[in-house]
Amino acid sequence: MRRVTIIGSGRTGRGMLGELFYSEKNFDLVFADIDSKLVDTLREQGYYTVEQKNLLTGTIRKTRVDNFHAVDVKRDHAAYIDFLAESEIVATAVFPESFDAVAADLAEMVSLRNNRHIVAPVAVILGGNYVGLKPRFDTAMTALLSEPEKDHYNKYVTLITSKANRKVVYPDVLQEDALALTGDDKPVLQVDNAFRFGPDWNMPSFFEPIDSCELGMIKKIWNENLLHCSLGFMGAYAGCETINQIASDKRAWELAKYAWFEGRRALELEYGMPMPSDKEVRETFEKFTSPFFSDQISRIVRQPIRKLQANDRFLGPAFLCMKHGIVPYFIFHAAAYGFCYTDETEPQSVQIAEVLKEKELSAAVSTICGINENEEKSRFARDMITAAIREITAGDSKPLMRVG
Ligand SMILES: NC(=O)c1ccc[n+]([C@@H]2O[C@H](COP(=O)([O-])OP(=O)(O)OC[C@H]3O[C@@H](n4cnc5c(N)ncnc54)[C@H](O)[C@@H]3O)[C@@H](O)[C@H]2O)c1
Ligand SMILES: O=P(O)(O)OC[C@@H](O)[C@@H](O)[C@H](O)[C@H](O)CO
Repeated sequence: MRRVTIIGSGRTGRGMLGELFYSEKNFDLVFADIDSKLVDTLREQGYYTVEQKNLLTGTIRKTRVDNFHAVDVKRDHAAYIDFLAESEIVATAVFPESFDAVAADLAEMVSLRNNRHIVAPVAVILGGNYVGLKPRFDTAMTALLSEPEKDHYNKYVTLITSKANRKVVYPDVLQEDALALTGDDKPVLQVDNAFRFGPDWNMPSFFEPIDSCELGMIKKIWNENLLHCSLGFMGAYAGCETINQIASDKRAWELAKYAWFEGRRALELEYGMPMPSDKEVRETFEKFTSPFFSDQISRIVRQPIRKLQANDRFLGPAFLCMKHGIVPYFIFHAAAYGFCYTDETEPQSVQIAEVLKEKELSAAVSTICGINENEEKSRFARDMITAAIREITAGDSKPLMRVG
């Protein structure tokens, strides 16, 4: 049996990666997570279900995933590193805040493989909405390796960027299966075409190797995720619970669409990615307003400070727009909504509110977005977002920010 270990067994780890590897039928599946309760439930229950929905027709396909191992990254640490060392494929599905911890575990994997003289190659499929996944993990891992371990790493371990694009959410109706997940029907995982297995290697059928998945990530995050979060921030401000509600609001949809178009125009000028056709715009709208899927605003806008950083979904495309002489007016406007609501259950939203109370508005925007005050374009971004926040909140009875 070929082994795959999935690090991060949440929505994407179970709902996309787990389901896809399970459906291959020839993988021994290991789920690893730091959430002890989740690991215990996976062990006790022994199965979970994944529903894939076509957002346009509502057609459903269900997969029951079972026969897997589950390990706690901390409690079962030795067994976890052992699973990693004996895997043909390792796949990660965690947030950037966990990248360093996961890189440290992967470095331990390299060390154990080196001690055991394991010469079978391993592919580490890196997942997460982050531009620059491979250099980020490579730097963090190599900093922890000794010279002989680096040698092993360079010979046998390949980091592969992947583009997980299935929207995976918890079902909106309570199910008998406590681990059930629902997603849209994305059956393919784009991966960097950089594998170093032999010519007879049996590539998983759902892998779609492409020449630069890092570029693919830019095209995804500065485009699809830009539109998604533009609607998400506006929805959070408007008090909506799901994306369908805010996307059905004509003004919100139009504003988000203009932000999306600004980003797409910059991607067209930089990378030749064409502007969306009328059909793409229509289908995207239909998917966001689909009655068959409840994508929670709280999920879409989770960790808002991460989403407001320089290479993420707003400022990443905004800087690319400026490079090409486009004023990213609607992108800044959409980003500004991220400052205009407070979700008490989201630590980064509470942190934004605290900074807004402590600092003068443009200084708060700089702090939250990590603006480099020495750069003219960064100062322009700060000033545009500041002005947009003022415009959005003008007349609000309870201003979030310090007045004056
Ligand atoms: N849910 C989606 O639709 C979706 C789609 C595409 C990409 N993504 C990306 O996938 C990543 C995970 O998102 P998600 O929605 O699955 O989140 P999630 O919160 O459902 O799952 C993340 C899991 O990682 C675990 N984890 C955190 N630190 C860990 C560590 N050091 N070692 C092992 N496990 C650890 C958490 O306990 C959690 O179970 C993010 O980078 C996200 O941007 C998500
Ligand atoms: O995962 P995040 O928090 O970076 O972003 C939230 C969503 O935009 C994201 O998970 C998408 O649903 C996913 O990227 C699929 O396109």
